[in-house]
Amino acid sequence: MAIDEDVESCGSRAALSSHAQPRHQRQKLEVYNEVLRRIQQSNFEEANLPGFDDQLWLHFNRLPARYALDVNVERAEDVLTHKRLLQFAEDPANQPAFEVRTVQVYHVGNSVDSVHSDSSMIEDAQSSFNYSNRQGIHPPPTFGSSPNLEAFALQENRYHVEDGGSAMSSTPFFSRPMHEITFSTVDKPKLLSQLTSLLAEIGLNIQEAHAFSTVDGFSLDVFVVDGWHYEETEELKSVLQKEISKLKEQSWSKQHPIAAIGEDNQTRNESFPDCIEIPTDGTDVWEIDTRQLKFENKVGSGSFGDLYRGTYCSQEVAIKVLKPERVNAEMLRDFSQEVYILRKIRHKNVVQFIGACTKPPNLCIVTEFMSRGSVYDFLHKHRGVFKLPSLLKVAIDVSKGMNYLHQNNIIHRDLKTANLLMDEHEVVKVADFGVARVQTQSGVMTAETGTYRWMAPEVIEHKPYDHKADVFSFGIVLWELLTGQLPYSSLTPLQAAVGVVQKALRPTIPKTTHPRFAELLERCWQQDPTQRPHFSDIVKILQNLAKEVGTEGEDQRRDKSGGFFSGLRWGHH
Ligand SMILES: Nc1ncnc2c1ncn2[C@@H]1O[C@H](COP(=O)(O)OP(=O)(O)OP(=O)(O)O)[C@@H](O)[C@H]1O
Repeated sequence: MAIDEDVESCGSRAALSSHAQPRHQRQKLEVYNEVLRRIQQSNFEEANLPGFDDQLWLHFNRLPARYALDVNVERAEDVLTHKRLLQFAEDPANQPAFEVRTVQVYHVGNSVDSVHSDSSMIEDAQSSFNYSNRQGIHPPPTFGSSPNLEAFALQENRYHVEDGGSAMSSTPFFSRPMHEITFSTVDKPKLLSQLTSLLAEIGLNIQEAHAFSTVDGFSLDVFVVDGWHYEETEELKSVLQKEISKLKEQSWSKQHPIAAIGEDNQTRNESFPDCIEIPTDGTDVWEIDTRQLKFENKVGSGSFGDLYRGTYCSQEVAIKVLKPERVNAEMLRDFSQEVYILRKIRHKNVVQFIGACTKPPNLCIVTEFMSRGSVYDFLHKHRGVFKLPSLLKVAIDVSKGMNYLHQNNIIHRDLKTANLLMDEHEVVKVADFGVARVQTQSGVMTAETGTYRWMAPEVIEHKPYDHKADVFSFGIVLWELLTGQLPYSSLTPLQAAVGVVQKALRPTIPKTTHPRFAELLERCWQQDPTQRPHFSDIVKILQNLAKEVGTEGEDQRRDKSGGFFSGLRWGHH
């Protein structure tokens, strides 16, 4: 039977005893047997649990073969500690799990140098390098037989040691207490550098390090350190615990950037991922169960269906129900396109999508309810008028919403005052994505949409167009806000369209208009789309103008009772 070095099961122990197995496999079995014997002899409670020997064998097999080869069998209880730590670390709340103990570290050395360099160093020159014969104050490190320790000893001292154990036995040995810290956590890139910097942070010097990864993604890292008084093990434990909690908090803040504002970036640990993975249960969070919707009054009708006021989970909502007779393959495609766009949209100046019912023929789109109705109704049904400061506030709201849509490659294509809605706080938001489309990469869009009076010439002419078509429409909206009139009111929509395309017809700007506002209108409705400004520029121009004409701060406006439309009834609901 072929046995994988690190994953063979408990049942493989018999097979391993065969001499046909590789040497390190046999050694692993020998170490396991010796550790088990010592644990049983020492009467450790765990050893009496049923199946303990199998679990211990599993422990050896979770770890690479060198773990068994390096571990000091005289320190069988350390193997139990490793097993316990690995188990403890399975709960993320305990990561990293750690253990600290004092160890007696032996090394060859110049007695004068050594004693003088550290007063805690205890000369032990009489003892041999065999741990069992030595009467050190503390037990040796778990991986005391490691070649690293010997190399460390050789490097530290000027004695020339010719040949391993025999030469060393005649060499003076010195010992001193240090701490052994063992960590266990989920294995991840840069974990070692994270742990070593944690140890350095609290002033410890690493004298030895042993790192192991388990086959199931955990780590076991053992450090022998100095730099902390050997009698103060409990203090070291609590400082380590504090440092670990600090690291965890920083990791949490990094994953929750809002909480991280104001933190010193340099104290963050580099090894955390750039972006956390959000778990998904595979359901579409925006799918609304129709049974949860309560319909109230009908607010209006559009070309694709009726709009109702209603509630969804006690929240006031607008429910656009698509007419079943209008549901066909093309309409379903448009509908899914609309949901595709809406679900990603989140901006204060864009009507908030809440969810959709997508089970034909019951198709509906649920959005926040805009209690104060449309700007169109305000101007043309209620004969409302905007003074310049409030006009600028509405214009800034709309241009911010449009800027957001364009930043997300969305062209509205039907921007007009009927699609600008106001909520109870007098915030104006862009609505009705019934015909909005994600811009194709080529930028070519051919479908005829919108209403002629607000439509850019290139759209009327069925030419390819881009986001600048919305800027043209916005220019017409600004004029409408300024004058309170319907654009080209003396013309039919078709006559207006012909005039716009063939005669570069534009609404007449009143002579009394603020010159910079008039200039903005003209730039927005330029025949050549490339000459029209971007919404990001429009926002700035309008904000500067608002400052100049002494517009109240936006927040003040929200708080004012009656708002800036006082004296006029706003809304139709
Ligand atoms: N979220 C909303 N909250 C409140 N009223 C809304 C909301 N959305 C639309 N309305 C109002 O409901 C009515 C119908 O709107 P709808 O978007 O269905 O059609 P339309 O925009 O008038 O026409 P079309 O869809 O053909 O362009 C309009 O009076 C509009 O102002």
